[in-house]
Amino acid sequence: MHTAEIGLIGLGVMGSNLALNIAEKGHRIAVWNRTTETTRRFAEDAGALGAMIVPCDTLADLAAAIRPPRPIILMVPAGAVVDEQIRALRPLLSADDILIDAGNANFRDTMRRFDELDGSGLAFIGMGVSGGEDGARNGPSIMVGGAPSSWLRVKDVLVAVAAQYRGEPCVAHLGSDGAGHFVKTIHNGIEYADMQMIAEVYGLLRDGAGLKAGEMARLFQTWNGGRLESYLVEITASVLATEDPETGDPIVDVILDRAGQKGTGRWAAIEAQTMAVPATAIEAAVAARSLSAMKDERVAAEALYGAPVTAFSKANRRAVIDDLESALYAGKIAAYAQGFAVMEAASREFAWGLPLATVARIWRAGCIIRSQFLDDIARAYDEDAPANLLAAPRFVKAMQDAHPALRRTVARAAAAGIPVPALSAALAYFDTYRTARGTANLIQAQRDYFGAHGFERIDAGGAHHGPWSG
Ligand SMILES: NC(=O)C1=CN([C@@H]2O[C@H](COP(=O)(O)OP(=O)(O)OC[C@H]3O[C@@H](n4cnc5c(N)ncnc54)[C@H](OP(=O)(O)O)[C@@H]3O)[C@@H](O)[C@H]2O)C=CC1
Ligand SMILES: O=C(CO)[C@H](O)[C@H](O)COP(=O)(O)O
Repeated sequence: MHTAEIGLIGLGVMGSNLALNIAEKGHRIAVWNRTTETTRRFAEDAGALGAMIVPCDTLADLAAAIRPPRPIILMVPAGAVVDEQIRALRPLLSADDILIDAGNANFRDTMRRFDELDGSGLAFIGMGVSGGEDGARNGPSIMVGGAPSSWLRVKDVLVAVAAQYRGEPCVAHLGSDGAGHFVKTIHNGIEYADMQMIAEVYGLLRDGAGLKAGEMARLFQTWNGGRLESYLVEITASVLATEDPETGDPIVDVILDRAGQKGTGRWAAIEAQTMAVPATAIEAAVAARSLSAMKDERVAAEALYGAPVTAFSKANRRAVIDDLESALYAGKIAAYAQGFAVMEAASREFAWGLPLATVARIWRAGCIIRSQFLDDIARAYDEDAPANLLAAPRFVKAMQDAHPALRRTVARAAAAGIPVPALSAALAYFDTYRTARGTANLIQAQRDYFGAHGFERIDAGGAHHGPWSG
């Protein structure tokens, strides 16, 4: 009894790997899973690490196996399941035990759970974890939200299991209550935009330039050696180089073009809208997944309108392909600028004091959007604390160089009928952001015309009304 230092509930993809990671770092861990057979198999398959694992058949066994005060990680699907698990655990716990929700919770649920547990004596942590199966096993990026005292109690274990970037652990306490899950949500929103823009470039290469999967694989591999170096570009090269064992075709050619989504990207877009922060590349990426899911309608629409695509001319194929690298880079700068602007706004709204340079630092390794580029973002926030990444000196030069290629790419895509919603949104965001005299003067006039909403003048203070006659 009471031999384990920590507990974990939910031995699925993430939980099983995180438990092995924790055990490997020398922390004895008690585990429980709804399906008992999974717990048994997990312990049997753990090999030498089995000595550090206490498999439990019931939640009461789990509570009894952990030394109080108990830290218990929940790694189960977000939503009602987390509430059910908390409800089932509460009678088995004692004061000062810490529940750690490490799933992809909506931060608003996390805030509610903090309120519900307030005064119970139990501590709560909302913890974003990124890195997928491999990250959980070998070092994820970990975003912690909760009381500083709770963080200090679990810090050693989390530092031990987190990814490392040049010797620095990719884990940090980011703020109170929902801060960790909010940052994970925005991580996923950026992940959606990154993936969508890569997919759009793939579409331009496939349908515009007529490249085969193997040729594209080599291109992405080359790009991964430069400023686009990132896990997502690396796995794109690997995916494109992979053959389907059944047909011998590139596997990407036999996969249905209908993307799944579990909610975090949509939440990122919703929260951006709620705070009136433009996150158009993220929104476009979410919408693109939703449109991808409307397969039957798209098939019917193609029959109505004809296949949209005109291939690029062979004459300037090299220049077109070279532009794609810069276009992807420019789009990435705009998308990350949006994600970080959303976090900046949320930090003010919820008084989290989110350390944005630290967020960038803990995303440099372990997580799905890990990249060298995040080191540049960390430096930008360390050096300049910009209102927007597009205003940070180190990105101004990069964007000045890269946006013409993004513009040419979006123009070519539009002319060829190839959809590039996230790249277009990134370009429109950049162009709108850098336009000193926009067109909202007309919007203000229209609002005043139909609703007497008033407007400001460029040459006098105060509120004004127009001399409308209509
Ligand atoms: N997969 C990924 O790449 C990532 C996932 N996440 C998040 O981590 C969490 C876990 O994801 P993942 O490991 O992929 O999911 P899996 O589907 O692989 O595992 C889910 C786990 O939750 C358990 N579970 C499901 N329903 C219930 C229930 N009603 N009561 C008790 N236990 C239940 C399952 O038990 P049983 O064996 O009985 O079904 C299983 O252990 C999710 O919030 C996910 O969004 C976060 C980062 C990355
Ligand atoms: O959190 C993750 C990666 O960071 C999970 O893999 C998540 O499931 C990704 O979101 P979606 O399933 O909506 O693509």
